[in-house]
Amino acid sequence: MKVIREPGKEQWEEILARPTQRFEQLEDTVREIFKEVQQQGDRAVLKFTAKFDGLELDHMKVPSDVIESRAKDVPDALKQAIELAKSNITKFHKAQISERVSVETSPGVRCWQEKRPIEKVGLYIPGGSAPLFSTVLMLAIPARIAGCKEIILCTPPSRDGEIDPAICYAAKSCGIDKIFKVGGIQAIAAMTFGTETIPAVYKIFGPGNQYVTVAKQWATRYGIAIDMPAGPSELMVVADESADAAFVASDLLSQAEHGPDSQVILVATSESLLSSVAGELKEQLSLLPRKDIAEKAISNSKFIYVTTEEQVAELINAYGPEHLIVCMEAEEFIVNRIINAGSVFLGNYTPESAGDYASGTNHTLPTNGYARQYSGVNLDSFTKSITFQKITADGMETIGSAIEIMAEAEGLQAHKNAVTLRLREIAKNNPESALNN
Ligand SMILES: NC(=O)c1ccc[n+]([C@@H]2O[C@H](COP(=O)([O-])OP(=O)(O)OC[C@H]3O[C@@H](n4cnc5c(N)ncnc54)[C@H](O)[C@@H]3O)[C@@H](O)[C@H]2O)c1
Ligand SMILES: N[C@H](CO)Cc1c[nH]c[nH+]1
Ligand SMILES: [Zn+2]
Repeated sequence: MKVIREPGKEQWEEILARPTQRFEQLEDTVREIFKEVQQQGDRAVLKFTAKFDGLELDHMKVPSDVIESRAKDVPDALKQAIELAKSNITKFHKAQISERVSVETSPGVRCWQEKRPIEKVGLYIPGGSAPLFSTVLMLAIPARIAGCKEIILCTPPSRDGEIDPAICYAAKSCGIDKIFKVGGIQAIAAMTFGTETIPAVYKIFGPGNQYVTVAKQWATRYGIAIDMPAGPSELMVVADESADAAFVASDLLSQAEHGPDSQVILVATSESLLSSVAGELKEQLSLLPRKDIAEKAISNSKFIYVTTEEQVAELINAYGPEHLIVCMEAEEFIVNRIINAGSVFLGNYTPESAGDYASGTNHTLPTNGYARQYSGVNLDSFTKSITFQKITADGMETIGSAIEIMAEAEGLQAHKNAVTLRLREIAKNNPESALNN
């Protein structure tokens, strides 16, 4: 853990850098795997599963009876927890359903906008280092509410070549029955091109490691939409004396344990808080089962001391964290200045883990500074907005001449004609029309 005190602008590059490999460093691997999957379909997918997951599989589709029977292995307490999370995530995402927007922009000219589901979507559920069954809820629930017709799910097989029971339970509970045992770049390539077994989709969703994230970005070259780059987890905590050092350390470790390339940052306006958190971190880290992973992530991480709340806000927006926890008396001051962040957690009793699992917000969020231009997954991620318009003869009389003048000015005679013909017809049918003057 590096400590940086009162950083000058020359140190910002170091503060803002992420520990993940850059797109260009992974591009060659991704290109090669995409090419083989495009040309050889299932054969290539199985080959790369053997290479990267160490498993020689002979099929990838998980049969419905296997999903059913593995789901039964989930302990009752976990099933109940998943159902509680599902209920909150459903409530929050249903509340995002928006009414159609309809406006009469000029008399007789009605324009409106309606949402329609994306028909075919692919959900990627991470499973390399831990089977993230909570991600099934985060993606499948909004996909269902939006009304997506074909929903498929890809996730890496576990060591026994099967799918984790809790992933099966969460999928079944959300009505998803097309599950494929495939992870990494090969899963994203399969959903991009389609193979004999895995259908192609229109949009790919879900978080993953740096390979998955670059593969999703690569998929966009083939016309596939993605939710956003949602790579290795990040957390920025901004805190003052009012923060609880043990809570802050536990939050930092919660994201550090995701992977060695996770990054956690503490920005504090109190030197004494920084040293208490450092002590707590050491103590709590030593007790974690995933201590080795968290330790590596912590070594990539930073403690930053600043003196003013303005500097805190500036750092938040420059870094654009995936998750931001604010434990400061000046909470409102900070909140009003946040522009770049994926999801924000306020106060001492709002751990980031709440959003990861059960409060209701979505945990699929932009990393690596992409919070500057992307939102996290939400209901609209699964829909498209279509605009409609209906114009009456009166409406055409009102705006027709403006269209004619603009079309002529752009040198597009056929555009103008489409209006002129109608205006002539309107004038003929209505001798009173101002068009006859
Ligand atoms: N941003 C978000 O919203 C969010 C949410 C949840 C999790 N995450 C992140 O998702 C990640 C999950 O990562 P994971 O690794 O556990 O699971 P994963 O499913 O993302 O990746 C596992 C796959 O990576 C592939 N792979 C491994 N090593 C490779 C290599 N050298 N070359 C090519 N492919 C390789 C394998 O095929 C494997 O199946 C973590 O970094 C976590 O922090 C992010
Ligand atoms: N923190 C992750 C998003 O970066 C989501 C997650 C799932 N399970 C636990 N955590
Ligand atoms: Zn997490």
